This record gives sequence, structure tokens and C-alpha cells, in this order.
Amino acid sequence: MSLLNVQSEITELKKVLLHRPGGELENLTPKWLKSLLFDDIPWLDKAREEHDAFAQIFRDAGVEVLYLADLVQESLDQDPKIKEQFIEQFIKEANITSETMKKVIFKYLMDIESTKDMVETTMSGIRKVDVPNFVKRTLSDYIRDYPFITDPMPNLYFTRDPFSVIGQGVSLSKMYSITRSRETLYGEYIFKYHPLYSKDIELYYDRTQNATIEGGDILVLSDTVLAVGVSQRTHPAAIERLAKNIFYQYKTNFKTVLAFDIPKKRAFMHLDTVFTQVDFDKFLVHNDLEKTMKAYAVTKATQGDHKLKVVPIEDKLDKILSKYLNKKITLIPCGGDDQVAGDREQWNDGANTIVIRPGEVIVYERNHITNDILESLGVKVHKMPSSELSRGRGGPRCMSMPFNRE
Ligand SMILES: NC(=O)NCCC[C@H](N)C(=O)O
Repeated sequence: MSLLNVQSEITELKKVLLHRPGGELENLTPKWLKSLLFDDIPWLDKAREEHDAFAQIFRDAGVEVLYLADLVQESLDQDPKIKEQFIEQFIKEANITSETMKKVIFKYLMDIESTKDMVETTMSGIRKVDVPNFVKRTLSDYIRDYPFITDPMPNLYFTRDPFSVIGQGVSLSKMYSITRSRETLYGEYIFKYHPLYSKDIELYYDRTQNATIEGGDILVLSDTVLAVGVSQRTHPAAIERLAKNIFYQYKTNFKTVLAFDIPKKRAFMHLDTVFTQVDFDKFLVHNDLEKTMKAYAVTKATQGDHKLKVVPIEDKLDKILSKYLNKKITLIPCGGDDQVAGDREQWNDGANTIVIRPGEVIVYERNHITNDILESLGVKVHKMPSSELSRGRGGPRCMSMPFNRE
């Protein structure tokens, strides 16, 4: 039986996957910031302190915290062949063109004694100066003023996006950006080889598909309803493929995929940047969501083999959610009614909370207006420090991937 189990956004969280930021953040420089999807450079030591505080909130609430690098290490240590295969694939996807350099990097990684250190090296990126006796070989070695042989993956601490646990299976993302594409390699090895987490896993989407989908767009509203954002990052064709797989290929319990078409821009990057559930009957939303989104219900077609039925929904957001969750729903605007506070706090992920148990959430401390509103509505709010981590433009939900909820 699969050890993964996520049938809701809000029921008691048992196990969560995080990634403690590492050397990859020290490899951010202003020149490459935009293509690496950062707005500023977090100070690594402080970012780690903040992240450790985040992990401690989970632990204090009785949640088991797993770390990405540990799971990858445990997967690769199953067999030396798996480790070699991982390094080869990593090199292939890092776009190293010179055959000699491929061999140099293979040896460089194989020579790192601990598998975990090797995995963390692949995450932080390998600089030309890191490799002993680096010699310029290719034209781009000579011409390009580029410090890396393999690029850093600074967005790894947003464990929400490269894969997503849905029910007892996984959607392994096909990422939108070049910089985040290699992140899904770690998920591929965990769900193929990890001694615990590869068992009986159903793969609802995989990284080799063409259409892109990212975990931040996927919300498991119940054991029968998924919400998926049609965003800058997630293409409608990917949602249809996912729907076909969960309805037909794997015959899961899911009956409806609610597709929310949202603006294709960075402030709305994923559905969970503008919309998260905080309790059975409460959702946090960005003020502009209602004005700009359009919803569609995707279900099985009554006729035709493996066909889908897509129906536009004209109702307001609270009505749609009430209908599919069978209860009256309250929408809480991030930043309240004040447009400036709403825009500011949403930019700092005020609408992006992770639920520990119904009505108990982790939030960024800096979003004080939204946090006060949540408290006034009886939501228990754990405030985490957030000066550095927020510079990557993701909040507590983006930084966590539940593996198991009650
Ligand atoms: N689910 C999320 O919204 N994740 C935040 C990802 C932030 C990251 N810098 C990115 O642009 O992909």
C-alpha cells in the first residue's frame, strides 16, 4: 500500500516534505537573477534560520518532517548502479556539451564520498572554479562570461512545485521554466527507487510530457474534487491529461477537476499564490481573483472512450466551492478590503498558507493585516519569520509538500 495519502488540503497533517535551502542560494547573482526566478538574493544563514523555524512549527504540531536531499540519498543508496545512473542523467540534463567535461563532472560527483553531499552538490550548482584543473575546452568556455558548469537550483526550497501528492499517487511535474526543469529529477528517483516512497505509487503525470503543469497549481479539495489553476505555469492540455489519468487509467476516486483560468502573470504565478484553503469552510483569496478568473468543471464524458466533458461555470467563486464541498464557504480577502495592503501582502504570499489541521495554519509573519483577519475569524495562526525566504516569491504552502494527511 502507498505510504502517500493526501485527500484534502486541511485535514490533520502527518508528514511533510521540505528542502532546507543550501549552497544554491549562494550561487544567485544579480546577472542571472531573473532567469532563476528570484527577485532578490536571500542571505543564506538567515534563510536557513527561518526555514528551521518553519520545520520546528511542524514538529511541535506533531508533523513528521522529511527533507528532499535525505530521500534522494536514500533512493540512490539502494544500489550503486542507481547512483551512477542518476549522475549520468543529471549531467545529460545539465546540458554539458563537451565529452571530456562530462567525464570530468562524472568523476567529480562520484568522488564525493557521501551520497548526500553529492546530491547537495548537484542542487547547489558546480562552478568552473570548483573543479580542480578546469581547462577551457569549448568555444563557450572561452567566450561566455558564465561561472557555472552546472546551474544552481535555487527554487528547490519550494517543494510544492516539482511534484504533487494527489490521493495515493503523484503528479510529477513538467516544469514551465528551464531553470526549474531539472528539479523534477529528484522526484523521479524518489518515486522510482526510494525504499518506502516508491511502493505502489501511481504516477498521474510525468516529466516527459509536453504540456507543463506545476504542483502549486494543484489543490486537493476533497477525495473527489481537485482544483487546478490554468496559470502562467500550467497548460490546459496538461490538466486534461491529468484528468484522463485519474479518471480512466488509474480509476481513482476523483470525479471532478475544477480548472480555474487565472491571469498569466508573475503575481498570479500559481493558483496557490492567490487561493488557499484554511479550514473546512474558509479560503484565503487575492482580491483580484474573483474579477479575473473563469472556472470550468472537467468530468468524465458519458459517451466515448476515455473522453472528458468540459463545462464552463458561471457562478461566483464561493458558490462554486459551496456546491463542490457541500457547505457554505467564506472567502477571506488577503489584506482585507484595502487594495494596497491586499496587493502588498499577496506579493509576499499572504494568501499562501499551509494547513496543519482544520483552522490551524502556518503563515509569513510579515503579512500582519491578513494574519489579524485570520485570527479574528478564529483561525489559529503560526507566524514564521519571513525576511529572507520571501525573496524567492513563495510562501509556506509553496515551501511544503504534504506526503500524508489524515
Ligand atoms: N507554488 C508556488 O507558488 N511556488 C513559488 C515558486 C517561486 C519560484 N521563485 C518560482 O518562480 O517558481
